[in-house]
Amino acid sequence: MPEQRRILIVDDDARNIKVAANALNDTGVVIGFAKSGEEALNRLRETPFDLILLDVMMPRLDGFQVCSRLKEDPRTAGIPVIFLTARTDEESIERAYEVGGIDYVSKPFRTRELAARVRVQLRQLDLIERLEFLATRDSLTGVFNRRRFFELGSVMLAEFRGELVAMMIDVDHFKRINDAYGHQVGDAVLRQIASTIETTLPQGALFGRLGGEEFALLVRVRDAEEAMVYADRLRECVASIDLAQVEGSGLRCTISIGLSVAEGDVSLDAVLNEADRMLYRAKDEGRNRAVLRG
Ligand SMILES: Nc1nc2c(ncn2[C@@H]2O[C@H](COP(=O)(O)OP(=O)(O)OP(=O)(O)O)[C@@H](O)[C@H]2O)c(=O)[nH]1
Repeated sequence: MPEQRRILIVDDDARNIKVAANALNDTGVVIGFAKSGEEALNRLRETPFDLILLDVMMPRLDGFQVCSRLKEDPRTAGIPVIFLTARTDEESIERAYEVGGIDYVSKPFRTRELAARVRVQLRQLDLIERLEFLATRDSLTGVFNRRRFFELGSVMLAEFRGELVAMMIDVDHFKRINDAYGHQVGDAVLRQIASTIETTLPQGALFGRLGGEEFALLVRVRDAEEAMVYADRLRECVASIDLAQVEGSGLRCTISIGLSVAEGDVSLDAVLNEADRMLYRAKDEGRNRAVLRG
C-alpha cells in the first residue's frame, strides 16, 4: 500500500486555501499549507511534499519566484507545481510554464476540474516512481543496482570521506549451489542473502548488488575495528540463515568480505577495487571470513 500523497497549497489568502483543500477532499491526499512564498520554501526544506498548488500573486516572493527557486534546488526540483491563479493573461500562463510549472488553473476554478488535474499529476508521479524503481534496482533482489550504487556512493564518499568503509561481499562456492540445486534455488538464495544483509544495515549505509553473486556496501564507521566487528556479524548472520524454506535440505551458505577504509582523496572505484583485492585474499585464506586492508 503506497504512502498517502502530500500536497502543499500555497496562497496568501486563507479562504483560497480552504476552497482548494475542500476541492481535494475526495482525492485521499494529505494537505499542508503555507501562506507566503517564504513559508512554502521553509516547509519544503523540512517536510517532503509530492505536489504543490501555487498562487502567483503574493507579497514579497511571488509564485513565479518561488517556483524558480524550487527548480534550482535539486532536493525540490522534482516536485510538480500546478499554478492556481486569478491571472489569465497569456503572458502569465507562458511564464508559469517557463519557470517550471506543470499545469495552470485559473481562479475561480471548478472544483472537480482541479481534483481531476491533481489526479492526473499523481498518476504521473506513480509512473515516474515505478520507472525510477526499475532503473535503479536490481530486478532479482530489489536492492540498488550497480549504476545507482555508484551514483549514491560517490555522493556519500564526498560527504563522509575518511569515515567510510567499503565492503565487497561474495557468496562462497555459489556455483556449487546452482549446480546442485538449480538456478532457481540459486536465485532464491541470492534474494535471501540480500534481504538478510539489508536487515543488518546500520543507519545511512548503502548496499547494492554489483552483479552475479557479488554485493557491495558502504558504511560509516568510527574506525577499522568497528568495521571488522560489523563485517563479522554480517558473515555470521548469513551463515546462520536457515535456507530450509528455499531448499528444505539443510542448505547453508557463507560469504567472504573484503574491506577497505576510504582514506585521503581515494575515488569510489579505487576503494572498491581495494576491497575487492581483500575479498580475493579472504577467498584464498579459506572463505567465510572478512579481510581488512592494512
Ligand atoms: N542463480 C544465479 N546464479 C548466478 C547469478 N549470477 C551469477 N550466478 C552464478 O554464480 C556463479 C559464480 O561462480 P564462481 O564465480 O565460480 O564463484 P563461486 O562458485 O561462488 O566460488 P567462489 O567465489 O570462489 O567462492 C556462477 O555459477 C554463475 O552462473 C544469478 O543471478 N542467479
